[in-house]
Amino acid sequence: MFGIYFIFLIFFTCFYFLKKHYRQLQLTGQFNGPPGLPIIGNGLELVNKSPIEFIKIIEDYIGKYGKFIRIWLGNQLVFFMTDPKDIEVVLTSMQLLSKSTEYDFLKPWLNTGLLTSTGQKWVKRRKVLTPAFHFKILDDFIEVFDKQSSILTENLRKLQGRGKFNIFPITALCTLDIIGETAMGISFNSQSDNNSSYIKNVNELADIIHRRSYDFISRYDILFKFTPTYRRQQELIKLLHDFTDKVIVARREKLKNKPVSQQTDDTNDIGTKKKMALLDLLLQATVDGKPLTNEDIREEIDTFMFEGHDTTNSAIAFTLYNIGKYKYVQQKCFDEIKRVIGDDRNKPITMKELNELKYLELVIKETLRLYPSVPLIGREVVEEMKINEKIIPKGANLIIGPYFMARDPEIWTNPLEFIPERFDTETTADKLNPYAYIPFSAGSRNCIGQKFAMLELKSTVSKMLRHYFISLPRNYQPEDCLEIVIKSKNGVMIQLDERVY
Ligand code: HEM
Repeated sequence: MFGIYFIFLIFFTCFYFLKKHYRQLQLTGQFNGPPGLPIIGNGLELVNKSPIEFIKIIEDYIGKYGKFIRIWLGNQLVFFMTDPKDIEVVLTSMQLLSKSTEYDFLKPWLNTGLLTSTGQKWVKRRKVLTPAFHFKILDDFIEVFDKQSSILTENLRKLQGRGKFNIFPITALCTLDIIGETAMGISFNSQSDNNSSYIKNVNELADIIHRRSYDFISRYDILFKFTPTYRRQQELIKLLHDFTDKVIVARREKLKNKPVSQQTDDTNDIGTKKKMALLDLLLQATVDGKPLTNEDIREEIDTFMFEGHDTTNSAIAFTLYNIGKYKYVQQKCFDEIKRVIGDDRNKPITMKELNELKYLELVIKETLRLYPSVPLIGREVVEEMKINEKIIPKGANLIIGPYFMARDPEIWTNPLEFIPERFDTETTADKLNPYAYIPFSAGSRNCIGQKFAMLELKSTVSKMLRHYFISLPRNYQPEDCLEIVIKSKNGVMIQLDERVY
C-alpha cells in the first residue's frame, strides 16, 4: 500500500513540476549548464557546500560552460552571468528591476525598503531618498566618520605591536556606530562600551540571514520555520523593530516642536543627536503628497542599517588587508595622506582633503574589484524576455557575479594582481567596459549610498594609516566566503605597529 502511495507521490510531483516549468524546460535546452537530476536539479552540487567549495564549483562551471550558465536549484531556474555585454542588458532593463529570491531572506527584517522593494513603490521611494545622499548632506557626516575613526584607532592602541588579530569584528562596530549616527541620529557608542544591545542584535540577525544562503534546511522557509534559529530570528526582529519604532516616534515629536534647521548640535537625554540625520529627511518627505508613515520610515532606516554597515565594514577590512600586503601601495597612500593632511595625525579631516586622496581611492577601487562587498547581484525575470538574442523564461533568477568577473583574464590583465593604477584614467590605456566593474551595481538600481560609502572608507582607512603601519601575519591568506556580503572564513588578519612620521 505504501509503495502505491509513494509511486503516486513521485508521479504527482513530476507532473506538477513539468506543468509549472514546461516553458522553462522548453527554453533551457539552448543554454549550457551542468547536467542535473530530475526535480532537485543541481541542488546537491551547490547547497551545503563550504564557501571555498562553492567558489571552486562556480569557477569549474565557468571553465566548462562559459559566461551564461543554466543551473537548476531544485525547481528554481537560475542563470549565472559573468559577461559584461549580457550584464549591461540586465542592469539597464526597466523590465528587470525585481530582486531574486535570495533577497527574500531579508524581508522579515527590512520588509520592502529600497533594497528589496519593486515596481512603483521602489520608483517613488528612490525619488524621495535620492536627495538624502546629496553632497551637502554628506558634508555633515564627515565629522561623524572622523570621530568614529578616531575612536577606532584609539581602541586599537592596545593591539599595537602585539602580533596578529582579526580586524573584521572591530571595524564592524565602527561602521555600525557610523550608520547608527548618520541614519538614526543615535550615538550607540558600541565602540566605546561594547554593550549596545541594539548593535549586538543587528550583528546577530545579519549573521543568521547570511548563513541561510548556505544551509540547505534554512534556505527553505517551510523547513526553516521549525528550527530554533527561526525563533531566535523572530525575537531579534521584534527587538530591532521596537527600537527603530521608538526612535522614529521620539524624533517625530522633536520635529513637531522645532524645525530641524533650528536645532543645534548637542546631544539630548536619550542620546539622540539634534543634527540632521537621514531619518529627519524621511520624516519631512512626502510621497503622492502624503507624509511617510512610521512603518514606511522603519523599513528604510532598517535597510540603511543593514546595507550601510556590513558592506562598508567588509570594504574597510579588505582594504587594510591589501595595504598590509603590498608595502609599496601602503607607502604611496601614506605619502599622499601626509601631503594632503599634514603631519598632525589627530587633525579632523575635511571633505576637500578626502576628495584629494586620489591614490587611496584607486586602492579602494582595486580592493572592491577583487573583494566586491556584494559579490553576487540577483534579479528575477518577471516576464519572458531576450538577453542578447537568448530567450529567458519568466520565473528564472539571474545572478551576476562581480567576484568572478574580477578573476577573468579576458576582462583584466593579470586579474589576480593588486594594481590600483589600473583605475587611473590619466595613465591607463585600457578601455574598460563599464559593466565589467560593478561593485556598486549599475543602472537605475545602483547603490544609492556609494558616495557616502567612499567618503566613509577614505576617512577610516586614512585615519588608520595616520596612526599605524600595517602588515600581515606570515603565510596568511583570507578564505573568501560569498555570503550576501563578502567575508573571510578565517577572519581578516592584520598586525599593527606605531606609524613613525
Ligand atoms: C562599500 C560599500 C558599499 C557597497 C560595495 C555597496 C554595494 C551595493 C550594491 C552592489 C547594490 C545593489 C544591490 C542589488 O542590486 O542587489 C547596493 C544597493 C543599495 N545600497 Fe549599497 N553598497 C555600499 C554601501 C552602502 C551604504 C553606506 C548605504 C547607505 C547608507 C547603502 C545603501 C544601499 C541601498 C539603500 C541600496 C538599494 C538601492 C536600490 O535598490 O534602489 N549602500 N549597494
